[in-house]
Amino acid sequence: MFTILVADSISKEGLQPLLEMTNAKVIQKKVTDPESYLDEIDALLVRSATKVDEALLDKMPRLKIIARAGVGVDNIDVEAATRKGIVVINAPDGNTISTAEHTFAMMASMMRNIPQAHQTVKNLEWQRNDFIGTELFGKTLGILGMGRIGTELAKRAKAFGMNIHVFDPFLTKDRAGKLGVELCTLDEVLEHADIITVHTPLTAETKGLINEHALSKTKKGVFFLNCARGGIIDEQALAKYIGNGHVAGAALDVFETEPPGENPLLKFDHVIATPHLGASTKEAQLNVASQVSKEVRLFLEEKPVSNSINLPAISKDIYEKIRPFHQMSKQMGSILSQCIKEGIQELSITYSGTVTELETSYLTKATLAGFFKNRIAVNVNEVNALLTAKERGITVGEKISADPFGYANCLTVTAKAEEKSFVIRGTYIDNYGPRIVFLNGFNIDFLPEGNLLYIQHRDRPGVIGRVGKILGDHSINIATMQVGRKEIGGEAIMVLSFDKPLDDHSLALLNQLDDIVSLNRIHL
Ligand SMILES: NC(=O)C1=CN([C@@H]2O[C@H](COP(=O)(O)OP(=O)(O)OC[C@H]3O[C@@H](n4cnc5c(N)ncnc54)[C@H](O)[C@@H]3O)[C@@H](O)[C@H]2O)C=CC1
Ligand SMILES: O=C(O)C(=O)COP(=O)(O)O
Repeated sequence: MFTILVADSISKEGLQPLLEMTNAKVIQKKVTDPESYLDEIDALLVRSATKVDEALLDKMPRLKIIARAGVGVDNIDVEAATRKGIVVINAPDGNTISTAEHTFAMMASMMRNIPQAHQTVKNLEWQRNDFIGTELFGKTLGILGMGRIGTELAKRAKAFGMNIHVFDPFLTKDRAGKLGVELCTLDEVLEHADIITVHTPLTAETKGLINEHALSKTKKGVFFLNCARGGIIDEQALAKYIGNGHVAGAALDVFETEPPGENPLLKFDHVIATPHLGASTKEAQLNVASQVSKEVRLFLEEKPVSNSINLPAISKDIYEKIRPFHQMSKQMGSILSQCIKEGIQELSITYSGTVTELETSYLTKATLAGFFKNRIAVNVNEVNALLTAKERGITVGEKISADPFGYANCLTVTAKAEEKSFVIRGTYIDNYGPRIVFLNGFNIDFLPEGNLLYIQHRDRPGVIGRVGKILGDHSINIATMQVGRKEIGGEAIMVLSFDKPLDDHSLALLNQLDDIVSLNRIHL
Protein backbone atom coordinates (compact mmCIF):
# COMPACT_ATOMS: atom_id res chain seq x y z
CA MET A 1 0.00 0.00 0.00
CA PHE A 2 1.40 3.41 -0.98
CA THR A 3 0.83 6.60 1.00
CA ILE A 4 0.64 9.85 -0.96
CA LEU A 5 0.88 13.22 0.80
CA VAL A 6 -0.73 16.21 -0.92
CA ALA A 7 0.95 19.06 0.98
CA ASP A 8 -0.38 22.14 -0.87
CA SER A 9 -3.75 23.15 -2.22
CA ILE A 10 -4.17 21.02 -5.33
CA SER A 11 -7.34 20.53 -7.44
CA LYS A 12 -9.27 17.56 -6.06
CA GLU A 13 -10.70 16.78 -9.47
CA GLY A 14 -7.17 16.60 -10.86
CA LEU A 15 -6.18 14.15 -8.11
CA GLN A 16 -8.70 11.56 -9.34
CA PRO A 17 -6.10 9.22 -10.92
CA LEU A 18 -4.54 8.88 -7.44
CA LEU A 19 -7.80 8.74 -5.50
CA GLU A 20 -8.92 5.85 -7.72
CA MET A 21 -5.87 3.71 -6.94
CA THR A 22 -6.81 0.68 -4.87
CA ASN A 23 -3.30 0.28 -3.49
CA ALA A 24 -2.74 3.90 -2.43
CA LYS A 25 -4.00 6.15 0.34
CA VAL A 26 -4.05 9.93 -0.25
CA ILE A 27 -3.52 12.26 2.74
CA GLN A 28 -4.07 16.03 2.39
CA LYS A 29 -2.00 17.76 5.10
CA LYS A 30 0.83 20.26 5.40
CA VAL A 31 4.29 18.76 5.94
CA THR A 32 4.37 20.52 9.31
CA ASP A 33 1.20 18.76 10.47
CA PRO A 34 2.01 15.96 12.94
CA GLU A 35 -0.61 13.84 11.20
CA SER A 36 1.15 13.98 7.86
CA TYR A 37 3.10 10.85 8.92
CA LEU A 38 6.22 11.83 7.02
CA ASP A 39 8.02 8.53 7.65
CA GLU A 40 5.27 6.61 5.84
CA ILE A 41 5.05 8.75 2.72
CA ASP A 42 5.92 7.23 -0.67
CA ALA A 43 4.90 10.17 -2.89
CA LEU A 44 4.72 13.90 -2.14
CA LEU A 45 2.69 16.42 -4.16
CA VAL A 46 3.44 20.14 -3.71
CA ARG A 47 3.02 23.56 -5.32
CA SER A 48 5.30 26.50 -4.53
CA ALA A 49 4.33 26.94 -0.89
CA THR A 50 6.02 23.84 0.56
CA LYS A 51 9.79 24.00 0.83
CA VAL A 52 11.16 20.57 0.14
CA ASP A 53 14.64 20.83 1.62
CA GLU A 54 17.11 18.18 2.70
CA ALA A 55 15.93 18.31 6.32
CA LEU A 56 12.41 17.43 5.19
CA LEU A 57 13.69 14.66 2.91
CA ASP A 58 15.63 13.20 5.86
CA LYS A 59 12.31 12.76 7.66
CA MET A 60 10.84 10.87 4.71
CA PRO A 61 12.87 7.65 4.35
CA ARG A 62 10.26 5.96 2.13
CA LEU A 63 9.84 8.85 -0.28
CA LYS A 64 10.22 7.79 -3.91
CA ILE A 65 8.78 10.66 -5.89
CA ILE A 66 8.16 14.40 -5.47
CA ALA A 67 5.62 15.90 -7.85
CA ARG A 68 5.47 19.66 -8.37
CA ALA A 69 1.98 20.59 -9.61
CA GLY A 70 3.40 23.48 -11.61
CA VAL A 71 6.61 24.54 -13.34
CA GLY A 72 9.22 26.01 -10.97
CA VAL A 73 11.07 23.50 -8.82
CA ASP A 74 13.18 26.10 -7.03
CA ASN A 75 11.33 25.23 -3.79
CA ILE A 76 12.66 21.66 -4.05
CA ASP A 77 16.24 20.63 -3.29
CA VAL A 78 16.53 18.59 -6.49
CA GLU A 79 20.19 17.81 -5.83
CA ALA A 80 19.44 16.30 -2.42
CA ALA A 81 16.49 14.37 -3.88
CA THR A 82 18.72 13.05 -6.68
CA ARG A 83 21.35 11.92 -4.18
CA LYS A 84 18.66 10.02 -2.31
CA GLY A 85 17.28 8.45 -5.51
CA ILE A 86 14.01 10.36 -5.32
CA VAL A 87 12.44 11.17 -8.67
CA VAL A 88 11.30 14.78 -9.10
CA ILE A 89 8.63 15.55 -11.67
CA ASN A 90 6.73 18.69 -12.62
CA ALA A 91 3.86 19.75 -14.87
CA PRO A 92 5.77 21.87 -17.38
CA ASP A 93 2.98 23.21 -19.55
CA GLY A 94 -0.27 22.92 -17.61
CA ASN A 95 -0.20 26.53 -16.42
CA THR A 96 1.56 28.25 -19.35
CA ILE A 97 -1.50 29.95 -20.80
CA SER A 98 -2.78 31.10 -17.41
CA THR A 99 0.58 32.62 -16.49
CA ALA A 100 1.00 34.31 -19.87
CA GLU A 101 -2.53 35.73 -19.56
CA HIS A 102 -1.84 36.90 -16.02
CA THR A 103 1.37 38.62 -17.12
CA PHE A 104 -0.51 40.31 -19.92
CA ALA A 105 -3.27 41.36 -17.53
CA MET A 106 -0.66 42.79 -15.16
CA MET A 107 1.00 44.67 -18.01
CA ALA A 108 -2.26 46.20 -19.20
CA SER A 109 -3.29 47.04 -15.63
CA MET A 110 0.05 48.68 -14.91
CA MET A 111 0.06 50.77 -18.09
CA ARG A 112 -3.49 52.03 -17.46
CA ASN A 113 -3.25 52.33 -13.63
CA ILE A 114 -6.28 50.10 -13.24
CA PRO A 115 -5.69 48.89 -9.64
CA GLN A 116 -4.98 52.44 -8.39
CA ALA A 117 -7.94 53.94 -10.28
CA HIS A 118 -10.23 51.15 -9.14
CA GLN A 119 -9.39 51.89 -5.52
CA THR A 120 -10.28 55.59 -5.87
CA VAL A 121 -13.67 54.78 -7.42
CA LYS A 122 -14.33 52.40 -4.51
CA ASN A 123 -13.40 55.27 -2.21
CA LEU A 124 -16.14 57.33 -3.95
CA GLU A 125 -13.58 59.54 -5.72
CA TRP A 126 -13.61 60.47 -9.43
CA GLN A 127 -10.06 61.48 -10.39
CA ARG A 128 -9.83 61.11 -14.17
CA ASN A 129 -6.75 63.32 -14.60
CA ASP A 130 -4.58 61.40 -12.13
CA PHE A 131 -4.63 58.25 -14.20
CA ILE A 132 -3.37 59.08 -17.64
CA GLY A 133 -2.00 55.81 -19.01
CA THR A 134 0.31 54.67 -21.79
CA GLU A 135 -0.72 52.63 -24.85
CA LEU A 136 0.81 49.25 -25.49
CA PHE A 137 0.55 49.78 -29.24
CA GLY A 138 3.92 50.52 -30.84
CA LYS A 139 5.88 49.99 -27.62
CA THR A 140 8.83 47.65 -27.34
CA LEU A 141 8.34 44.75 -24.99
CA GLY A 142 11.59 43.13 -23.81
CA ILE A 143 11.16 39.48 -22.87
CA LEU A 144 13.97 37.86 -20.90
CA GLY A 145 13.46 34.09 -21.18
CA MET A 146 11.60 32.98 -24.28
CA GLY A 147 10.34 29.60 -23.10
CA ARG A 148 6.74 28.46 -22.91
CA ILE A 149 5.35 31.48 -21.06
CA GLY A 150 7.57 34.04 -22.79
CA THR A 151 6.44 32.67 -26.17
CA GLU A 152 2.72 32.76 -25.31
CA LEU A 153 3.12 36.29 -23.97
CA ALA A 154 4.88 37.38 -27.16
CA LYS A 155 1.94 36.13 -29.28
CA ARG A 156 -0.52 38.18 -27.24
CA ALA A 157 1.69 41.28 -27.22
CA LYS A 158 2.10 41.08 -31.00
CA ALA A 159 -1.67 41.07 -31.36
CA PHE A 160 -1.63 44.40 -29.51
CA GLY A 161 0.85 45.88 -31.98
CA MET A 162 3.90 45.70 -29.74
CA ASN A 163 7.48 45.12 -30.97
CA ILE A 164 9.02 42.17 -29.24
CA HIS A 165 12.73 42.09 -28.36
CA VAL A 166 13.89 38.93 -26.65
CA PHE A 167 16.94 37.69 -24.86
CA ASP A 168 17.33 33.96 -24.34
CA PRO A 169 20.76 32.35 -24.78
CA PHE A 170 19.11 29.10 -25.86
CA LEU A 171 16.92 30.61 -28.57
CA THR A 172 18.10 30.26 -32.16
CA LYS A 173 17.81 33.04 -34.75
CA ASP A 174 15.73 30.72 -36.90
CA ARG A 175 13.16 30.10 -34.15
CA ALA A 176 13.08 33.80 -33.25
CA GLY A 177 12.33 34.53 -36.90
CA LYS A 178 9.49 32.00 -36.93
CA LEU A 179 8.03 33.55 -33.78
CA GLY A 180 8.28 37.02 -35.31
CA VAL A 181 10.45 38.41 -32.52
CA GLU A 182 13.82 40.11 -32.58
CA LEU A 183 16.62 38.14 -30.97
CA CYS A 184 18.86 40.52 -29.00
CA THR A 185 21.61 40.55 -26.44
CA LEU A 186 20.66 41.31 -22.86
CA ASP A 187 22.14 44.79 -23.17
CA GLU A 188 20.16 45.51 -26.34
CA VAL A 189 16.91 44.58 -24.60
CA LEU A 190 17.83 46.69 -21.59
CA GLU A 191 18.67 49.70 -23.77
CA HIS A 192 15.66 49.64 -26.09
CA ALA A 193 12.66 48.19 -24.27
CA ASP A 194 9.81 50.30 -22.89
CA ILE A 195 8.58 47.42 -20.78
CA ILE A 196 10.75 44.51 -19.58
CA THR A 197 9.36 41.21 -18.34
CA VAL A 198 11.29 38.21 -17.00
CA HIS A 199 10.31 34.58 -17.74
CA THR A 200 13.35 32.51 -16.84
CA PRO A 201 13.62 29.90 -14.11
CA LEU A 202 15.29 31.10 -10.92
CA THR A 203 18.80 29.66 -11.00
CA ALA A 204 22.21 30.73 -9.75
CA GLU A 205 22.66 32.36 -13.15
CA THR A 206 19.35 34.24 -13.30
CA LYS A 207 19.31 35.38 -9.66
CA GLY A 208 19.75 39.15 -9.88
CA LEU A 209 19.64 39.07 -13.70
CA ILE A 210 18.13 42.53 -13.29
CA ASN A 211 20.43 44.14 -10.74
CA GLU A 212 21.59 47.72 -10.31
CA HIS A 213 24.06 47.38 -13.15
CA ALA A 214 21.34 46.15 -15.53
CA LEU A 215 18.89 48.82 -14.35
CA SER A 216 21.45 51.50 -15.06
CA LYS A 217 21.36 50.52 -18.75
CA THR A 218 17.60 50.85 -19.15
CA LYS A 219 15.66 53.78 -20.64
CA LYS A 220 14.32 56.34 -18.20
CA GLY A 221 10.61 55.63 -17.74
CA VAL A 222 10.93 51.88 -18.29
CA PHE A 223 8.35 49.53 -16.71
CA PHE A 224 9.13 46.09 -15.24
CA LEU A 225 7.15 42.91 -14.76
CA ASN A 226 8.02 39.82 -12.75
CA CYS A 227 5.55 36.95 -12.98
CA ALA A 228 8.30 34.31 -12.91
CA ARG A 229 10.26 34.18 -9.64
CA GLY A 230 11.17 36.62 -6.92
CA GLY A 231 14.89 37.35 -7.06
CA ILE A 232 15.31 37.40 -10.85
CA ILE A 233 14.84 41.14 -10.43
CA ASP A 234 16.82 42.28 -7.40
CA GLU A 235 14.16 43.85 -5.16
CA GLN A 236 16.48 46.32 -3.44
CA ALA A 237 17.87 47.58 -6.74
CA LEU A 238 14.38 47.90 -8.21
CA ALA A 239 13.17 49.84 -5.17
CA LYS A 240 16.13 52.22 -5.57
CA TYR A 241 15.38 52.83 -9.27
CA ILE A 242 11.66 53.32 -8.66
CA GLY A 243 12.51 55.64 -5.77
CA ASN A 244 14.80 57.82 -7.93
CA GLY A 245 12.18 58.01 -10.68
CA HIS A 246 14.15 56.10 -13.34
CA VAL A 247 11.75 53.14 -13.40
CA ALA A 248 8.17 54.29 -14.02
CA GLY A 249 6.45 51.30 -12.51
CA ALA A 250 6.49 47.60 -11.78
CA ALA A 251 3.99 44.76 -11.70
CA LEU A 252 4.95 41.90 -9.44
CA ASP A 253 3.31 38.53 -8.93
CA VAL A 254 6.27 36.97 -7.14
CA PHE A 255 8.67 38.02 -4.39
CA GLU A 256 12.01 37.01 -2.95
CA THR A 257 10.15 36.02 0.22
CA GLU A 258 6.53 34.97 0.01
CA PRO A 259 4.42 36.40 1.49
CA PRO A 260 6.55 39.58 1.13
CA GLY A 261 5.62 41.21 4.44
CA GLU A 262 6.87 44.80 4.91
CA ASN A 263 8.52 44.95 1.49
CA PRO A 264 9.54 48.54 0.54
CA LEU A 265 8.41 47.94 -3.05
CA LEU A 266 4.80 47.66 -1.90
CA LYS A 267 4.90 51.24 -0.61
CA PHE A 268 5.18 52.75 -4.11
CA ASP A 269 2.00 53.85 -5.86
CA HIS A 270 3.57 52.73 -9.13
CA VAL A 271 4.00 49.16 -8.02
CA ILE A 272 1.06 46.84 -8.45
CA ALA A 273 1.09 43.33 -7.04
CA THR A 274 -0.73 40.01 -6.87
CA PRO A 275 -0.05 37.15 -4.45
CA HIS A 276 1.64 34.66 -6.84
CA LEU A 277 -1.52 34.16 -8.88
CA GLY A 278 0.02 33.36 -12.28
CA ALA A 279 -1.13 29.75 -12.24
CA SER A 280 -4.26 30.32 -10.20
CA THR A 281 -7.04 29.55 -12.65
CA LYS A 282 -9.45 26.63 -12.59
CA GLU A 283 -8.05 25.43 -15.90
CA ALA A 284 -4.38 25.59 -14.93
CA GLN A 285 -4.96 23.95 -11.57
CA LEU A 286 -6.91 21.10 -13.12
CA ASN A 287 -4.25 20.68 -15.80
CA VAL A 288 -1.26 20.58 -13.46
CA ALA A 289 -2.97 18.40 -10.86
CA SER A 290 -4.11 15.83 -13.38
CA GLN A 291 -0.74 15.89 -15.18
CA VAL A 292 1.23 15.10 -12.04
CA SER A 293 -1.38 12.69 -10.66
CA LYS A 294 -1.24 10.60 -13.83
CA GLU A 295 2.53 10.63 -13.70
CA VAL A 296 2.74 9.69 -10.02
CA ARG A 297 0.35 6.84 -10.65
CA LEU A 298 2.41 5.60 -13.62
CA PHE A 299 5.53 5.83 -11.48
CA LEU A 300 4.01 3.84 -8.61
CA GLU A 301 2.88 1.26 -11.17
CA GLU A 302 6.55 1.06 -12.25
CA LYS A 303 5.84 2.57 -15.64
CA PRO A 304 7.92 5.34 -17.23
CA VAL A 305 7.21 8.99 -16.49
CA SER A 306 7.70 11.78 -19.03
CA ASN A 307 8.21 14.94 -17.01
CA SER A 308 11.02 14.04 -14.70
CA ILE A 309 13.56 16.68 -13.78
CA ASN A 310 16.21 14.18 -12.70
CA LEU A 311 15.41 10.93 -14.54
CA PRO A 312 16.17 10.25 -18.22
CA ALA A 313 12.92 10.75 -20.11
CA ILE A 314 11.73 7.66 -21.90
CA SER A 315 8.46 7.51 -23.80
CA LYS A 316 5.97 4.76 -23.06
CA ASP A 317 6.59 3.10 -26.43
CA ILE A 318 10.34 3.09 -25.98
CA TYR A 319 10.01 1.82 -22.44
CA GLU A 320 7.87 -1.11 -23.61
CA LYS A 321 10.73 -2.15 -25.89
CA ILE A 322 13.39 -1.67 -23.27
CA ARG A 323 11.43 -3.20 -20.37
CA PRO A 324 12.70 -6.83 -20.64
CA PHE A 325 16.31 -5.63 -20.79
CA HIS A 326 15.67 -3.16 -17.98
CA GLN A 327 14.71 -5.93 -15.56
CA MET A 328 17.53 -8.14 -16.75
CA SER A 329 20.11 -5.36 -16.36
CA LYS A 330 19.09 -4.83 -12.74
CA GLN A 331 19.29 -8.56 -12.08
CA MET A 332 22.71 -8.84 -13.69
CA GLY A 333 24.00 -5.93 -11.61
CA SER A 334 22.61 -7.58 -8.50
CA ILE A 335 24.15 -10.98 -9.32
CA LEU A 336 27.53 -9.32 -9.83
CA SER A 337 27.27 -7.51 -6.55
CA GLN A 338 26.43 -10.73 -4.70
CA CYS A 339 29.21 -12.75 -6.37
CA ILE A 340 32.05 -10.25 -6.09
CA LYS A 341 32.22 -9.16 -2.48
CA GLU A 342 35.06 -6.67 -2.61
CA GLY A 343 34.91 -3.05 -3.70
CA ILE A 344 35.13 -2.55 -7.43
CA GLN A 345 36.95 0.11 -9.41
CA GLU A 346 35.27 -0.23 -12.75
CA LEU A 347 32.03 -1.48 -14.18
CA SER A 348 31.66 -1.69 -17.91
CA ILE A 349 28.81 -2.90 -20.03
CA THR A 350 29.03 -4.05 -23.62
CA TYR A 351 25.86 -4.16 -25.67
CA SER A 352 25.51 -6.09 -28.88
CA GLY A 353 22.76 -7.20 -31.26
CA THR A 354 19.25 -5.69 -31.26
CA VAL A 355 19.59 -4.09 -27.82
CA THR A 356 22.00 -1.54 -29.29
CA GLU A 357 19.03 0.11 -31.05
CA LEU A 358 17.57 1.01 -27.64
CA GLU A 359 18.42 3.65 -25.02
CA THR A 360 21.35 1.71 -23.55
CA SER A 361 22.33 4.50 -21.14
CA TYR A 362 19.11 3.73 -19.25
CA LEU A 363 20.16 0.07 -19.01
CA THR A 364 23.61 1.04 -17.77
CA LYS A 365 21.98 3.02 -14.97
CA ALA A 366 19.69 0.08 -14.20
CA THR A 367 22.71 -2.26 -14.01
CA LEU A 368 24.40 0.10 -11.57
CA ALA A 369 21.19 0.37 -9.54
CA GLY A 370 21.04 -3.43 -9.32
CA PHE A 371 24.71 -3.53 -8.34
CA PHE A 372 24.36 -0.99 -5.53
CA LYS A 373 20.99 -2.24 -4.28
CA ASN A 374 22.25 -4.47 -1.48
CA ARG A 375 25.55 -2.72 -0.96
CA ILE A 376 24.70 0.71 0.31
CA ALA A 377 22.06 2.15 2.56
CA VAL A 378 20.84 4.79 0.14
CA ASN A 379 18.16 3.79 -2.32
CA VAL A 380 19.95 3.68 -5.66
CA ASN A 381 17.96 3.78 -8.86
CA GLU A 382 18.26 5.18 -12.37
CA VAL A 383 18.09 8.70 -10.88
CA ASN A 384 21.23 8.59 -8.77
CA ALA A 385 23.10 5.55 -10.14
CA LEU A 386 25.81 7.44 -12.01
CA LEU A 387 26.25 9.95 -9.21
CA THR A 388 26.57 7.11 -6.67
CA ALA A 389 29.22 5.39 -8.83
CA LYS A 390 31.14 8.64 -9.17
CA GLU A 391 30.98 9.33 -5.43
CA ARG A 392 32.45 5.88 -4.82
CA GLY A 393 35.20 6.28 -7.38
CA ILE A 394 33.81 3.64 -9.74
CA THR A 395 34.47 4.25 -13.43
CA VAL A 396 31.47 3.37 -15.55
CA GLY A 397 31.92 2.41 -19.19
CA GLU A 398 29.52 1.60 -21.96
CA LYS A 399 30.50 -0.03 -25.27
CA ILE A 400 28.78 -1.35 -28.35
CA SER A 401 30.13 -4.52 -29.91
CA ALA A 402 29.32 -6.14 -33.23
CA ASP A 403 29.57 -9.66 -31.73
CA PRO A 404 26.44 -10.89 -29.93
CA PHE A 405 27.97 -14.38 -29.31
CA GLY A 406 25.35 -16.04 -31.50
CA TYR A 407 22.39 -14.48 -29.69
CA ALA A 408 19.94 -11.93 -31.08
CA ASN A 409 21.00 -9.55 -28.32
CA CYS A 410 23.58 -9.64 -25.61
CA LEU A 411 24.63 -7.62 -22.53
CA THR A 412 28.04 -8.30 -21.01
CA VAL A 413 28.86 -6.69 -17.69
CA THR A 414 32.40 -6.71 -16.36
CA ALA A 415 33.23 -5.61 -12.83
CA LYS A 416 36.89 -4.99 -12.06
CA ALA A 417 38.17 -5.10 -8.50
CA GLU A 418 41.78 -4.61 -7.41
CA GLU A 419 42.79 -8.24 -7.76
CA LYS A 420 40.21 -9.78 -10.04
CA SER A 421 37.40 -9.19 -12.43
CA PHE A 422 34.04 -10.89 -12.88
CA VAL A 423 32.05 -11.14 -16.09
CA ILE A 424 28.37 -11.89 -16.52
CA ARG A 425 26.53 -12.08 -19.83
CA GLY A 426 22.80 -12.19 -20.43
CA THR A 427 20.41 -12.34 -23.34
CA TYR A 428 16.69 -11.85 -23.63
CA ILE A 429 14.89 -14.43 -25.73
CA ASP A 430 11.43 -13.44 -26.95
CA ASN A 431 8.64 -15.64 -25.57
CA TYR A 432 11.17 -17.32 -23.28
CA GLY A 433 12.64 -14.65 -21.08
CA PRO A 434 15.97 -13.45 -19.68
CA ARG A 435 18.84 -15.94 -19.51
CA ILE A 436 22.27 -15.66 -18.01
CA VAL A 437 24.51 -17.41 -20.50
CA PHE A 438 27.99 -16.72 -19.15
CA LEU A 439 29.24 -16.36 -15.61
CA ASN A 440 32.81 -15.77 -14.49
CA GLY A 441 34.38 -17.57 -17.43
CA PHE A 442 31.83 -20.39 -17.72
CA ASN A 443 29.08 -20.93 -20.26
CA ILE A 444 25.82 -21.62 -18.47
CA ASP A 445 22.11 -21.01 -19.02
CA PHE A 446 19.83 -19.99 -16.15
CA LEU A 447 16.90 -17.73 -15.37
CA PRO A 448 17.96 -14.77 -13.19
CA GLU A 449 15.16 -14.92 -10.66
CA GLY A 450 14.35 -15.91 -7.07
CA ASN A 451 16.70 -17.71 -4.66
CA LEU A 452 19.84 -18.96 -6.33
CA LEU A 453 23.02 -20.65 -5.22
CA TYR A 454 26.17 -20.23 -7.28
CA ILE A 455 28.78 -22.87 -6.58
CA GLN A 456 32.28 -23.02 -7.98
CA HIS A 457 33.72 -26.51 -7.70
CA ARG A 458 36.07 -29.01 -9.25
CA ASP A 459 34.58 -31.21 -11.94
CA ARG A 460 34.75 -34.56 -10.10
CA PRO A 461 32.28 -37.46 -10.00
CA GLY A 462 29.91 -37.31 -7.04
CA VAL A 463 30.09 -33.55 -6.29
CA ILE A 464 26.62 -32.88 -7.65
CA GLY A 465 25.25 -35.91 -5.79
CA ARG A 466 26.76 -34.80 -2.46
CA VAL A 467 25.34 -31.30 -2.88
CA GLY A 468 21.92 -32.81 -3.69
CA LYS A 469 22.07 -35.10 -0.64
CA ILE A 470 22.75 -32.30 1.84
CA LEU A 471 19.96 -30.21 0.38
CA GLY A 472 17.57 -33.20 0.36
CA ASP A 473 18.46 -34.10 3.97
CA HIS A 474 17.45 -30.55 4.92
CA SER A 475 14.19 -30.64 2.97
CA ILE A 476 15.41 -28.04 0.48
CA ASN A 477 13.73 -28.54 -2.84
CA ILE A 478 15.93 -27.83 -5.87
CA ALA A 479 13.72 -26.13 -8.44
CA THR A 480 16.31 -25.94 -11.23
CA MET A 481 19.97 -26.75 -11.65
CA GLN A 482 22.48 -25.88 -14.35
CA VAL A 483 26.12 -26.82 -14.59
CA GLY A 484 28.97 -25.53 -16.69
CA ARG A 485 32.67 -26.33 -17.04
CA LYS A 486 35.62 -25.29 -19.12
CA GLU A 487 37.24 -28.74 -19.49
CA ILE A 488 36.73 -32.28 -18.19
CA GLY A 489 38.00 -32.53 -14.62
CA GLY A 490 38.77 -28.82 -14.41
CA GLU A 491 36.97 -25.97 -12.74
CA ALA A 492 33.18 -26.01 -12.95
CA ILE A 493 30.15 -24.14 -11.70
CA MET A 494 26.60 -25.00 -10.65
CA VAL A 495 23.68 -22.62 -10.37
CA LEU A 496 20.75 -23.97 -8.40
CA SER A 497 17.43 -22.33 -7.70
CA PHE A 498 15.22 -23.00 -4.68
CA ASP A 499 11.65 -22.27 -3.74
CA LYS A 500 12.84 -20.62 -0.51
CA PRO A 501 16.12 -19.00 0.57
CA LEU A 502 18.92 -21.37 1.53
CA ASP A 503 19.53 -21.35 5.31
CA ASP A 504 22.94 -20.65 6.90
CA HIS A 505 23.33 -24.16 8.34
CA SER A 506 22.90 -25.91 4.97
CA LEU A 507 25.24 -23.40 3.36
CA ALA A 508 27.90 -24.15 5.99
CA LEU A 509 27.54 -27.90 5.38
CA LEU A 510 27.87 -27.44 1.63
CA ASN A 511 30.97 -25.35 2.20
CA GLN A 512 32.64 -28.24 4.04
CA LEU A 513 32.28 -30.61 1.09
CA ASP A 514 35.40 -31.69 -0.79
CA ASP A 515 35.89 -30.10 -4.20
CA ILE A 516 33.77 -27.06 -3.41
CA VAL A 517 35.77 -23.89 -4.19
CA SER A 518 33.26 -21.20 -3.31
CA LEU A 519 29.56 -20.67 -2.67
CA ASN A 520 27.43 -17.58 -3.15
CA ARG A 521 23.79 -17.24 -2.24
CA ILE A 522 22.07 -14.90 -4.68
CA HIS A 523 18.70 -13.40 -3.96
CA LEU A 524 16.96 -11.62 -6.81
N1 LIG B 1 3.76 33.24 -11.36
C1 LIG B 1 3.41 31.99 -11.47
O1 LIG B 1 2.45 31.56 -10.85
C2 LIG B 1 4.14 31.10 -12.38
C3 LIG B 1 5.48 31.29 -12.59
N2 LIG B 1 6.17 30.44 -13.43
C4 LIG B 1 7.58 30.70 -13.62
O2 LIG B 1 7.78 31.25 -14.92
C5 LIG B 1 9.10 30.97 -15.36
C6 LIG B 1 9.08 30.51 -16.81
O3 LIG B 1 8.31 29.34 -16.94
P1 LIG B 1 8.22 28.58 -18.36
O4 LIG B 1 8.10 29.54 -19.46
O5 LIG B 1 7.17 27.55 -18.21
O6 LIG B 1 9.65 27.92 -18.40
P2 LIG B 1 10.48 27.42 -19.68
O7 LIG B 1 11.47 26.45 -19.16
O8 LIG B 1 9.57 26.99 -20.77
O9 LIG B 1 11.25 28.74 -20.15
C7 LIG B 1 12.32 29.32 -19.49
C8 LIG B 1 13.21 29.99 -20.53
O10 LIG B 1 14.22 30.74 -19.86
C9 LIG B 1 15.39 30.64 -20.65
N3 LIG B 1 16.56 30.99 -19.86
C10 LIG B 1 17.23 30.20 -18.98
N4 LIG B 1 18.26 30.89 -18.45
C11 LIG B 1 18.24 32.13 -19.01
C12 LIG B 1 19.04 33.28 -18.84
N5 LIG B 1 20.10 33.28 -18.01
N6 LIG B 1 18.72 34.39 -19.54
C13 LIG B 1 17.66 34.39 -20.38
N7 LIG B 1 16.87 33.31 -20.60
C14 LIG B 1 17.15 32.19 -19.89
C15 LIG B 1 15.38 29.23 -21.16
O11 LIG B 1 16.19 29.06 -22.30
C16 LIG B 1 13.91 29.01 -21.46
O12 LIG B 1 13.64 29.31 -22.82
C17 LIG B 1 9.65 29.96 -14.35
O13 LIG B 1 10.44 30.67 -13.41
C18 LIG B 1 8.43 29.45 -13.64
O14 LIG B 1 8.71 28.97 -12.38
C19 LIG B 1 5.55 29.43 -14.10
C20 LIG B 1 4.21 29.21 -13.93
C21 LIG B 1 3.42 30.00 -13.01
O1 LIG C 1 4.29 26.74 -11.71
C1 LIG C 1 4.98 27.63 -11.19
O2 LIG C 1 6.19 27.76 -11.37
C2 LIG C 1 4.33 28.59 -10.29
O3 LIG C 1 4.97 29.52 -9.87
C3 LIG C 1 2.97 28.35 -9.83
O4 LIG C 1 3.03 28.28 -8.44
P1 LIG C 1 1.82 27.74 -7.58
O5 LIG C 1 1.59 26.32 -8.00
O6 LIG C 1 0.64 28.60 -7.94
O7 LIG C 1 2.23 27.86 -6.17
